[in-house]
Amino acid sequence: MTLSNFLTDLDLNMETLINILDYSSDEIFVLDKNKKIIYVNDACKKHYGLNKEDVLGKISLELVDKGYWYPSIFPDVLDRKEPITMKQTTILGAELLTSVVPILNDKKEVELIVTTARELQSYKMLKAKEKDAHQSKETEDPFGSIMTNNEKMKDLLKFAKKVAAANSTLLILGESGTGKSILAQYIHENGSRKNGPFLTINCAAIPADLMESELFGYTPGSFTNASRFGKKGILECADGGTVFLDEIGDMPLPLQAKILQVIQEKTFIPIGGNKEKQVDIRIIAATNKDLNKMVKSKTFREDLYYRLNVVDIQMPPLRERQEDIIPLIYNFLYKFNRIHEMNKLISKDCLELLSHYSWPGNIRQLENLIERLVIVSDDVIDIDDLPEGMYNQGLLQMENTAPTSLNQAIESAKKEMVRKSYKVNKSSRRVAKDLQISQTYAAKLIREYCQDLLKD
Ligand SMILES: Nc1ncnc2c1ncn2[C@@H]1O[C@H](COP(=O)(O)OP(=O)(O)OP(=O)(O)O)[C@@H](O)[C@H]1O
Repeated sequence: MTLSNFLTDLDLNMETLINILDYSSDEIFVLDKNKKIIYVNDACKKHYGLNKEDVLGKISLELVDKGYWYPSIFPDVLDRKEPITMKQTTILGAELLTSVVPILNDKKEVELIVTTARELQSYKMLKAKEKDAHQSKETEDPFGSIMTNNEKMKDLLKFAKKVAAANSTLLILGESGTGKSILAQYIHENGSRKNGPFLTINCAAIPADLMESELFGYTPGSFTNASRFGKKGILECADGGTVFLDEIGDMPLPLQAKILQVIQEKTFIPIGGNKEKQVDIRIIAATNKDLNKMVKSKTFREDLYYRLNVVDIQMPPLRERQEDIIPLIYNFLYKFNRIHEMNKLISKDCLELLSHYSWPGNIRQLENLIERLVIVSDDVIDIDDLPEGMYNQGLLQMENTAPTSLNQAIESAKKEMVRKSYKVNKSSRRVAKDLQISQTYAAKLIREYCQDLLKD
Protein backbone atom coordinates (compact mmCIF):
# COMPACT_ATOMS: atom_id res chain seq x y z
CA MET A 1 0.00 0.00 0.00
CA THR A 2 1.37 3.42 -0.91
CA LEU A 3 1.49 6.22 1.63
CA SER A 4 -1.12 8.23 -0.27
CA ASN A 5 -3.52 5.26 -0.33
CA PHE A 6 -2.94 4.76 3.32
CA LEU A 7 -3.68 8.40 4.08
CA THR A 8 -6.83 8.34 1.95
CA ASP A 9 -7.99 5.24 3.82
CA LEU A 10 -7.31 6.99 7.07
CA ASP A 11 -9.76 9.76 6.09
CA LEU A 12 -7.05 12.25 7.00
CA ASN A 13 -9.21 15.13 8.10
CA MET A 14 -8.32 17.86 10.59
CA GLU A 15 -9.41 15.75 13.56
CA THR A 16 -7.15 12.86 12.61
CA LEU A 17 -4.23 15.18 12.01
CA ILE A 18 -4.63 16.85 15.41
CA ASN A 19 -4.94 13.43 16.95
CA ILE A 20 -1.68 12.33 15.31
CA LEU A 21 0.18 15.43 16.47
CA ASP A 22 -0.99 14.82 20.04
CA TYR A 23 0.72 11.44 19.93
CA SER A 24 4.07 13.13 19.34
CA SER A 25 6.33 12.99 22.37
CA ASP A 26 7.95 16.17 21.07
CA GLU A 27 6.22 19.43 21.66
CA ILE A 28 4.93 21.31 18.62
CA PHE A 29 4.20 24.95 19.06
CA VAL A 30 3.09 27.48 16.40
CA LEU A 31 3.07 31.26 16.76
CA ASP A 32 1.65 33.84 14.39
CA LYS A 33 3.60 36.94 13.37
CA ASN A 34 2.40 38.76 16.53
CA LYS A 35 3.90 36.01 18.70
CA LYS A 36 0.43 34.77 19.59
CA ILE A 37 0.29 31.02 20.19
CA ILE A 38 -2.07 29.55 17.62
CA TYR A 39 -1.31 25.86 18.00
CA VAL A 40 0.24 23.57 20.59
CA ASN A 41 0.03 19.81 21.00
CA ASP A 42 -0.60 17.76 24.15
CA ALA A 43 3.11 17.71 25.09
CA CYS A 44 2.66 21.17 26.62
CA LYS A 45 1.08 19.45 29.63
CA LYS A 46 4.15 17.47 30.51
CA HIS A 47 6.55 20.32 29.74
CA TYR A 48 4.77 23.18 31.51
CA GLY A 49 1.90 21.56 33.43
CA LEU A 50 -0.47 23.66 31.33
CA ASN A 51 -3.50 22.51 29.37
CA LYS A 52 -3.75 23.52 25.73
CA GLU A 53 -6.57 25.89 26.62
CA ASP A 54 -4.25 27.73 29.04
CA VAL A 55 -1.73 28.28 26.26
CA LEU A 56 -3.71 28.92 23.08
CA GLY A 57 -4.27 32.57 22.25
CA LYS A 58 -1.62 33.78 24.73
CA ILE A 59 1.29 35.95 23.67
CA SER A 60 4.41 33.83 24.20
CA LEU A 61 6.15 36.55 26.21
CA GLU A 62 3.37 36.44 28.85
CA LEU A 63 4.30 32.83 29.57
CA VAL A 64 8.02 33.60 29.55
CA ASP A 65 7.37 36.41 32.05
CA LYS A 66 5.54 33.98 34.32
CA GLY A 67 8.62 31.76 34.27
CA TYR A 68 7.13 28.85 32.25
CA TRP A 69 10.35 28.56 30.26
CA TYR A 70 13.61 30.36 29.76
CA PRO A 71 15.44 31.76 27.99
CA SER A 72 13.06 33.23 25.43
CA ILE A 73 13.98 32.26 21.90
CA PHE A 74 11.42 34.01 19.69
CA PRO A 75 12.86 37.58 19.75
CA ASP A 76 16.10 36.23 18.23
CA VAL A 77 14.23 34.30 15.56
CA LEU A 78 12.18 37.34 14.60
CA ASP A 79 15.30 39.39 14.49
CA ARG A 80 17.46 37.02 12.47
CA LYS A 81 14.67 35.45 10.40
CA GLU A 82 16.47 32.15 10.37
CA PRO A 83 16.13 28.84 12.25
CA ILE A 84 17.62 28.70 15.74
CA THR A 85 18.16 25.77 18.08
CA MET A 86 18.72 26.33 21.77
CA LYS A 87 18.48 24.66 25.16
CA GLN A 88 15.57 25.80 27.31
CA THR A 89 14.42 24.94 30.82
CA THR A 90 10.75 24.84 31.79
CA ILE A 91 8.99 25.70 35.03
CA LEU A 92 8.75 21.95 35.75
CA GLY A 93 12.51 21.60 35.37
CA ALA A 94 12.40 19.83 31.98
CA GLU A 95 15.39 20.58 29.81
CA LEU A 96 14.35 20.98 26.20
CA LEU A 97 16.25 21.16 22.97
CA THR A 98 14.10 23.66 21.12
CA SER A 99 14.27 24.29 17.38
CA VAL A 100 12.46 27.26 15.96
CA VAL A 101 11.84 27.77 12.25
CA PRO A 102 10.41 31.07 10.95
CA ILE A 103 8.16 30.78 7.90
CA LEU A 104 8.53 33.82 5.68
CA ASN A 105 6.09 35.27 3.11
CA ASP A 106 7.01 36.64 -0.33
CA LYS A 107 8.09 39.92 1.22
CA LYS A 108 10.45 38.05 3.51
CA GLU A 109 8.34 38.90 6.54
CA VAL A 110 7.79 36.34 9.27
CA GLU A 111 4.29 34.83 8.89
CA LEU A 112 4.49 31.91 11.26
CA ILE A 113 6.99 30.52 13.74
CA VAL A 114 7.06 26.74 14.08
CA THR A 115 8.74 25.25 17.12
CA THR A 116 9.54 21.69 18.11
CA ALA A 117 10.95 20.89 21.52
CA ARG A 118 12.40 17.60 22.71
CA GLU A 119 13.31 16.69 26.29
CA LEU A 120 17.01 16.57 26.95
CA GLN A 121 17.15 15.13 30.40
CA SER A 122 15.18 14.39 33.53
CA TYR A 123 13.24 16.98 35.46
CA LYS A 124 15.48 18.35 38.14
CA MET A 125 12.74 18.97 40.66
CA LEU A 126 13.79 20.28 44.01
CA LYS A 127 17.48 20.30 43.25
CA ALA A 128 19.27 23.59 43.17
CA LYS A 129 19.37 24.52 39.53
CA GLU A 130 22.60 25.44 37.88
CA LYS A 131 21.93 28.63 36.06
CA ASP A 132 22.00 28.19 32.33
CA ALA A 133 24.66 30.25 30.66
CA HIS A 134 22.02 31.80 28.41
CA GLN A 135 19.70 32.62 31.25
CA SER A 136 19.15 36.32 31.53
CA LYS A 137 18.24 38.10 34.73
CA GLU A 138 14.72 38.98 33.63
CA THR A 139 13.82 35.46 32.60
CA GLU A 140 15.37 33.74 35.60
CA ASP A 141 13.18 31.07 37.17
CA PRO A 142 11.69 33.18 39.95
CA PHE A 143 11.35 30.46 42.56
CA GLY A 144 14.45 28.38 42.01
CA SER A 145 13.87 24.77 42.90
CA ILE A 146 10.36 24.90 44.38
CA MET A 147 7.70 24.45 41.79
CA THR A 148 4.30 26.12 42.01
CA ASN A 149 1.61 27.71 39.88
CA ASN A 150 -0.37 28.89 42.89
CA GLU A 151 -0.48 32.63 43.57
CA LYS A 152 -0.55 32.22 47.36
CA MET A 153 2.53 29.98 47.20
CA LYS A 154 4.30 32.43 44.89
CA ASP A 155 3.69 35.23 47.41
CA LEU A 156 4.89 32.94 50.17
CA LEU A 157 8.11 32.21 48.29
CA LYS A 158 8.70 35.91 47.67
CA PHE A 159 8.23 36.50 51.39
CA ALA A 160 10.56 33.59 52.19
CA LYS A 161 13.22 35.12 49.95
CA LYS A 162 12.90 38.38 51.84
CA VAL A 163 13.25 36.78 55.27
CA ALA A 164 16.10 34.62 53.99
CA ALA A 165 18.22 37.73 53.84
CA ALA A 166 17.63 38.51 57.51
CA ASN A 167 19.22 36.21 60.03
CA SER A 168 16.20 35.81 62.29
CA THR A 169 14.88 32.58 63.72
CA LEU A 170 11.96 31.22 61.70
CA LEU A 171 9.03 28.94 62.34
CA ILE A 172 7.45 27.07 59.43
CA LEU A 173 3.97 25.74 60.13
CA GLY A 174 1.85 23.40 58.08
CA GLU A 175 0.42 19.94 57.66
CA SER A 176 2.70 17.00 57.13
CA GLY A 177 4.10 16.69 53.61
CA THR A 178 3.37 20.28 52.50
CA GLY A 179 7.03 21.04 51.80
CA LYS A 180 8.23 22.61 55.07
CA SER A 181 11.64 20.98 54.80
CA ILE A 182 12.26 22.10 51.25
CA LEU A 183 11.14 25.60 52.14
CA ALA A 184 13.70 25.64 54.99
CA GLN A 185 16.38 24.62 52.52
CA TYR A 186 15.20 27.26 50.05
CA ILE A 187 15.53 29.94 52.76
CA HIS A 188 19.02 28.73 53.60
CA GLU A 189 20.06 28.75 49.94
CA ASN A 190 18.76 32.28 49.48
CA GLY A 191 20.44 33.74 52.55
CA SER A 192 23.94 34.91 53.36
CA ARG A 193 24.77 31.51 54.91
CA LYS A 194 24.22 29.62 51.68
CA ASN A 195 27.85 28.52 51.55
CA GLY A 196 27.67 27.18 55.10
CA PRO A 197 26.19 23.83 56.12
CA PHE A 198 22.43 23.13 56.29
CA LEU A 199 21.86 20.39 58.86
CA THR A 200 18.55 18.84 59.85
CA ILE A 201 17.40 17.00 62.94
CA ASN A 202 13.99 15.39 63.03
CA CYS A 203 12.82 15.67 66.63
CA ALA A 204 10.02 13.14 66.10
CA ALA A 205 12.26 10.47 64.69
CA ILE A 206 14.87 9.97 67.43
CA PRO A 207 14.68 9.17 71.16
CA ALA A 208 15.25 12.07 73.58
CA ASP A 209 18.71 11.02 74.91
CA LEU A 210 20.05 10.40 71.43
CA MET A 211 18.60 13.72 70.28
CA GLU A 212 20.53 15.53 72.98
CA SER A 213 23.86 13.99 72.01
CA GLU A 214 23.12 14.47 68.29
CA LEU A 215 22.42 18.16 68.85
CA PHE A 216 24.97 19.14 71.50
CA GLY A 217 27.64 16.47 71.09
CA TYR A 218 29.57 15.06 74.05
CA THR A 219 33.02 15.08 75.61
CA PRO A 220 35.24 11.94 75.72
CA GLY A 221 33.91 9.24 78.11
CA SER A 222 30.91 11.27 79.18
CA PHE A 223 28.58 8.23 79.28
CA THR A 224 28.69 4.46 78.83
CA ASN A 225 29.05 3.55 75.15
CA ALA A 226 30.21 7.08 74.31
CA SER A 227 33.09 7.29 71.87
CA ARG A 228 36.36 7.80 73.68
CA PHE A 229 37.11 10.67 71.35
CA GLY A 230 33.86 12.48 72.11
CA LYS A 231 31.64 13.73 69.31
CA LYS A 232 30.73 17.06 67.80
CA GLY A 233 27.00 17.76 67.76
CA ILE A 234 24.93 19.15 64.89
CA LEU A 235 24.99 22.66 66.39
CA GLU A 236 28.76 22.76 66.28
CA CYS A 237 28.99 21.13 62.85
CA ALA A 238 26.54 23.70 61.47
CA ASP A 239 28.66 26.65 62.59
CA GLY A 240 28.33 29.37 59.95
CA GLY A 241 25.20 27.73 58.53
CA THR A 242 21.62 26.75 59.37
CA VAL A 243 20.13 24.12 61.69
CA PHE A 244 16.68 22.91 60.72
CA LEU A 245 14.74 21.56 63.72
CA ASP A 246 12.03 19.52 62.04
CA GLU A 247 8.96 18.53 64.10
CA ILE A 248 10.03 20.81 66.96
CA GLY A 249 6.69 20.15 68.67
CA ASP A 250 8.09 16.71 69.55
CA MET A 251 11.18 18.07 71.31
CA PRO A 252 11.23 17.11 75.02
CA LEU A 253 10.90 20.01 77.52
CA PRO A 254 14.46 19.78 78.97
CA LEU A 255 15.93 20.04 75.47
CA GLN A 256 13.66 22.96 74.68
CA ALA A 257 15.37 24.86 77.51
CA LYS A 258 18.82 24.10 76.06
CA ILE A 259 17.75 25.17 72.56
CA LEU A 260 16.39 28.41 73.96
CA GLN A 261 19.84 29.14 75.36
CA VAL A 262 21.39 28.49 71.94
CA ILE A 263 18.97 30.92 70.32
CA GLN A 264 19.43 33.62 72.95
CA GLU A 265 23.10 33.36 73.85
CA LYS A 266 24.51 31.50 70.84
CA THR A 267 26.23 29.21 73.33
CA PHE A 268 25.84 25.64 74.62
CA ILE A 269 27.67 23.07 76.73
CA PRO A 270 28.25 19.60 75.23
CA ILE A 271 27.10 16.60 77.32
CA GLY A 272 29.73 15.84 80.02
CA GLY A 273 31.51 19.13 79.36
CA ASN A 274 31.97 22.18 81.56
CA LYS A 275 33.02 24.78 79.01
CA GLU A 276 30.59 26.82 76.95
CA LYS A 277 30.97 26.69 73.20
CA GLN A 278 30.06 29.60 70.95
CA VAL A 279 28.24 28.97 67.66
CA ASP A 280 27.10 31.14 64.80
CA ILE A 281 23.98 29.42 63.48
CA ARG A 282 20.57 30.33 62.20
CA ILE A 283 17.73 28.19 63.52
CA ILE A 284 14.72 27.34 61.38
CA ALA A 285 12.08 25.19 63.07
CA ALA A 286 9.01 23.49 61.65
CA THR A 287 6.01 21.69 63.02
CA ASN A 288 2.61 20.35 62.06
CA LYS A 289 1.45 20.71 65.67
CA ASP A 290 -0.50 23.58 67.19
CA LEU A 291 2.27 25.08 69.35
CA ASN A 292 -0.09 27.66 70.79
CA LYS A 293 -2.25 24.89 72.18
CA MET A 294 0.84 23.06 73.43
CA VAL A 295 1.96 26.22 75.25
CA LYS A 296 -1.43 26.35 76.96
CA SER A 297 -1.18 22.70 77.97
CA LYS A 298 2.41 23.35 79.17
CA THR A 299 3.94 20.79 76.81
CA PHE A 300 5.85 23.48 74.91
CA ARG A 301 7.81 26.30 76.52
CA GLU A 302 6.16 29.67 76.04
CA ASP A 303 9.50 31.54 75.97
CA LEU A 304 10.84 29.24 73.23
CA TYR A 305 7.62 29.58 71.28
CA TYR A 306 7.95 33.36 71.19
CA ARG A 307 11.66 33.18 70.32
CA LEU A 308 10.97 30.84 67.41
CA ASN A 309 7.94 32.68 66.26
CA VAL A 310 9.72 35.93 65.39
CA VAL A 311 8.68 35.23 61.83
CA ASP A 312 6.30 32.42 60.94
CA ILE A 313 5.34 31.01 57.58
CA GLN A 314 2.25 28.89 57.07
CA MET A 315 2.51 26.33 54.25
CA PRO A 316 -0.84 25.84 52.52
CA PRO A 317 -2.09 22.25 52.17
CA LEU A 318 -2.12 20.79 48.66
CA ARG A 319 -5.94 20.82 48.52
CA GLU A 320 -5.72 24.63 48.62
CA ARG A 321 -3.24 24.63 45.72
CA GLN A 322 -5.36 22.74 43.23
CA GLU A 323 -3.52 24.22 40.24
CA ASP A 324 -0.33 22.55 41.48
CA ILE A 325 -1.72 19.02 41.55
CA ILE A 326 -1.48 18.17 37.83
CA PRO A 327 1.99 19.71 37.30
CA LEU A 328 3.24 17.85 40.37
CA ILE A 329 1.76 14.60 39.05
CA TYR A 330 3.63 15.09 35.77
CA ASN A 331 6.83 15.90 37.62
CA PHE A 332 6.71 12.80 39.74
CA LEU A 333 5.59 10.70 36.78
CA TYR A 334 8.61 11.90 34.87
CA LYS A 335 10.92 11.38 37.84
CA PHE A 336 9.77 7.84 38.63
CA ASN A 337 9.57 6.80 34.99
CA ARG A 338 13.26 7.61 34.80
CA ILE A 339 14.19 6.03 38.11
CA HIS A 340 12.37 2.79 37.32
CA GLU A 341 13.17 2.90 33.61
CA MET A 342 9.51 2.92 32.60
CA ASN A 343 7.45 4.98 30.24
CA LYS A 344 4.05 5.10 31.90
CA LEU A 345 1.39 7.59 30.84
CA ILE A 346 -1.62 8.78 32.78
CA SER A 347 -5.20 9.05 31.54
CA LYS A 348 -7.10 12.30 31.51
CA ASP A 349 -9.90 10.86 33.67
CA CYS A 350 -7.38 9.75 36.24
CA LEU A 351 -5.78 13.21 36.28
CA GLU A 352 -9.15 14.83 36.75
CA LEU A 353 -10.05 12.56 39.61
CA LEU A 354 -6.70 13.08 41.34
CA SER A 355 -7.05 16.84 41.01
CA HIS A 356 -10.31 16.60 42.99
CA TYR A 357 -8.90 14.40 45.74
CA SER A 358 -8.24 16.06 49.11
CA TRP A 359 -4.62 14.85 49.64
CA PRO A 360 -4.51 14.62 53.45
CA GLY A 361 -0.83 13.58 53.21
CA ASN A 362 -0.15 16.46 50.81
CA ILE A 363 2.77 16.39 48.36
CA ARG A 364 4.47 13.45 50.06
CA GLN A 365 1.32 11.35 49.58
CA LEU A 366 1.11 12.41 45.95
CA GLU A 367 4.77 11.56 45.36
CA ASN A 368 4.43 8.12 46.98
CA LEU A 369 1.26 7.37 45.06
CA ILE A 370 2.81 8.21 41.70
CA GLU A 371 5.83 6.06 42.43
CA ARG A 372 3.55 3.12 43.31
CA LEU A 373 1.43 3.65 40.20
CA VAL A 374 4.48 3.82 37.94
CA ILE A 375 5.56 0.46 39.32
CA VAL A 376 2.25 -1.41 39.42
CA SER A 377 0.06 -0.04 36.61
CA ASP A 378 -0.10 -1.06 32.95
CA ASP A 379 1.09 1.30 30.22
CA VAL A 380 -1.49 3.94 31.02
CA ILE A 381 -2.24 4.74 34.66
CA ASP A 382 -6.00 4.81 34.95
CA ILE A 383 -8.72 5.34 37.51
CA ASP A 384 -8.91 1.57 38.20
CA ASP A 385 -5.30 1.65 39.43
CA LEU A 386 -6.12 4.06 42.27
CA PRO A 387 -6.63 2.87 45.84
CA GLU A 388 -10.36 2.40 46.43
CA GLY A 389 -10.75 5.11 49.10
CA MET A 390 -9.08 7.66 46.88
CA TYR A 391 -11.23 6.71 43.90
CA ASN A 392 -14.48 7.07 45.88
CA GLN A 393 -13.52 10.32 47.54
CA GLY A 394 -12.22 11.91 44.33
CA LEU A 395 -15.37 10.91 42.47
CA LEU A 396 -17.63 12.27 45.18
CA GLN A 397 -15.73 15.54 45.15
CA MET A 398 -16.02 15.77 41.37
CA GLU A 399 -19.76 15.23 41.57
CA ASN A 400 -20.05 17.89 44.26
CA THR A 401 -18.32 20.43 42.05
CA ALA A 402 -21.70 21.16 40.50
CA PRO A 403 -22.02 24.10 38.09
CA THR A 404 -22.72 27.34 39.89
CA SER A 405 -23.87 29.46 36.96
CA LEU A 406 -26.17 29.04 33.98
CA ASN A 407 -23.20 29.27 31.62
CA GLN A 408 -21.34 26.53 33.46
CA ALA A 409 -24.46 24.34 33.44
CA ILE A 410 -24.89 24.83 29.67
CA GLU A 411 -21.21 24.13 29.10
CA SER A 412 -21.31 20.94 31.10
CA ALA A 413 -24.50 19.70 29.39
CA LYS A 414 -22.91 20.48 25.99
CA LYS A 415 -19.78 18.59 26.94
CA GLU A 416 -21.74 15.57 28.11
CA MET A 417 -23.85 15.42 24.91
CA VAL A 418 -20.83 15.79 22.63
CA ARG A 419 -18.86 13.11 24.46
CA LYS A 420 -21.80 10.73 24.52
CA SER A 421 -22.46 11.21 20.84
CA TYR A 422 -18.80 10.93 19.85
CA LYS A 423 -18.36 7.69 21.82
CA VAL A 424 -21.15 6.15 19.72
CA ASN A 425 -20.64 7.88 16.38
CA LYS A 426 -16.86 8.27 16.23
CA SER A 427 -16.86 10.92 13.49
CA SER A 428 -17.61 14.63 13.35
CA ARG A 429 -19.97 14.13 10.42
CA ARG A 430 -22.15 11.68 12.35
CA VAL A 431 -21.94 13.73 15.56
CA ALA A 432 -23.08 16.79 13.57
CA LYS A 433 -26.06 14.85 12.27
CA ASP A 434 -26.87 13.40 15.68
CA LEU A 435 -26.76 16.77 17.46
CA GLN A 436 -28.14 18.75 14.51
CA ILE A 437 -25.20 21.11 14.24
CA SER A 438 -22.74 21.89 11.43
CA GLN A 439 -19.83 19.52 10.90
CA THR A 440 -17.29 22.32 11.47
CA TYR A 441 -18.86 23.14 14.82
CA ALA A 442 -19.04 19.43 15.72
CA ALA A 443 -15.33 19.05 14.88
CA LYS A 444 -14.50 22.05 17.08
CA LEU A 445 -16.50 20.66 20.01
CA ILE A 446 -14.93 17.23 19.60
CA ARG A 447 -11.48 18.77 19.71
CA GLU A 448 -12.47 20.68 22.82
CA TYR A 449 -14.19 17.96 24.78
CA CYS A 450 -13.04 14.60 23.46
CA GLN A 451 -9.23 14.80 23.28
CA ASP A 452 -8.87 11.65 25.36
CA LEU A 453 -11.37 9.75 23.19
CA LEU A 454 -9.62 10.77 19.98
CA LYS A 455 -6.72 8.55 20.98
CA ASP A 456 -8.86 5.41 21.46
N1 LIG B 1 6.74 22.40 45.62
C1 LIG B 1 7.15 21.14 45.56
N2 LIG B 1 7.48 20.62 44.39
C2 LIG B 1 7.88 19.34 44.30
N3 LIG B 1 8.00 18.49 45.34
C3 LIG B 1 7.71 18.96 46.53
C4 LIG B 1 7.26 20.30 46.72
N4 LIG B 1 7.00 20.47 48.03
C5 LIG B 1 7.28 19.29 48.62
N5 LIG B 1 7.73 18.38 47.73
C6 LIG B 1 8.13 16.98 48.00
O1 LIG B 1 7.17 16.45 48.89
C7 LIG B 1 7.78 15.68 49.90
C8 LIG B 1 7.42 16.27 51.26
O2 LIG B 1 8.07 17.52 51.41
P1 LIG B 1 8.73 17.96 52.80
O3 LIG B 1 9.48 16.82 53.42
O4 LIG B 1 9.45 19.24 52.58
O5 LIG B 1 7.38 18.20 53.64
P2 LIG B 1 7.23 18.53 55.18
O6 LIG B 1 6.11 19.50 55.29
O7 LIG B 1 8.56 18.92 55.74
O8 LIG B 1 6.79 17.13 55.75
P3 LIG B 1 6.82 16.64 57.29
O9 LIG B 1 5.96 17.58 58.07
O10 LIG B 1 6.21 15.28 57.23
O11 LIG B 1 8.26 16.66 57.70
C9 LIG B 1 9.27 15.72 49.65
O12 LIG B 1 9.65 14.54 48.95
C10 LIG B 1 9.46 16.93 48.77
O13 LIG B 1 10.54 16.73 47.91
